[in-house]
Amino acid sequence: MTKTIFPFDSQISYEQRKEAMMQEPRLIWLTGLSGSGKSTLALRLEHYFFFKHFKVFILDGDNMRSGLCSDLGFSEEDRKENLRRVGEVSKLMLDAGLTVICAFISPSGEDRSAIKNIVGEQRFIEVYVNCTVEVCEERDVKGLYAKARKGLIPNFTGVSAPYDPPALPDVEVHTAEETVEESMYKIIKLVEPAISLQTLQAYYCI
Ligand SMILES: Nc1ncnc2c1ncn2[C@@H]1O[C@H](COP(=O)(O)OS(=O)(=O)O)[C@@H](OP(=O)(O)O)[C@H]1O
Ligand SMILES: Nc1ncnc2c1ncn2[C@@H]1O[C@H](COP(=O)(O)OP(=O)(O)O)[C@@H](O)[C@H]1O
Repeated sequence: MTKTIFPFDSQISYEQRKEAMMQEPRLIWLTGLSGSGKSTLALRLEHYFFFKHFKVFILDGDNMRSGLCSDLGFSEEDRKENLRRVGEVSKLMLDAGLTVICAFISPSGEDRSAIKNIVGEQRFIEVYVNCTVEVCEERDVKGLYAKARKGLIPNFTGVSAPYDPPALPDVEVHTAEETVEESMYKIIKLVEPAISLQTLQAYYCI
């Protein structure tokens, strides 16, 4: 095949970018059922890191699917393509030096591994937002479970489509048993090992 694509390297090295941004770029990947707590944790983590002077940005399922991925649905192939695009966008953001927080159901272990390969294993932090489908359904934050049970939403994760839990996540939070701050603490600890739960609770004046 004739070569027609010629990617170029920037004159600014990755090391120079990290130094300028004063941080180690990382992707915090939140995976879990709808209603498990991904968006809540992503927003609270972004707020925490932003005011700690991290250069941080969120990518979230509903937002990506309103723009870059608006042509995709929820079949296995469409979810794979959705997550491939998110992986590639995350890679660019990491290469630019950002801390990226992603909140996607990402139900397939194979698709999550593919993202880890795209961005590089050492930059990928997998967070399993663990919550039973019963509790998620009781929460029914967006009223989607009720619609899915009535058969109005096909391929709904946890109801009519599978969720394959991570076997070895970097951290697992149990949102039915923990407060939001307790779950946040477990995640922040991977980035800031010196943080204590008391410090975090004091930060929120709890
Ligand atoms: N069939 C079906 N299954 C699951 N979720 C559905 C579905 N249809 C729409 N929604 C809404 O889409 C949000 C999940 O999009 P994601 O991009 O995170 O999904 S995936 O990672 O590609 O599986 C999800 O957001 P969260 O509730 O925040 O998880 C829903 O609002
Ligand atoms: N420890 C926790 N972490 C995150 N969310 C929690 C926690 N405990 C209770 N919740 C509640 O669970 C719900 C999760 O909803 P949401 O964040 O929209 O889920 P998702 O983005 O996974 O669909 C929110 O109402 C949130 O307040």
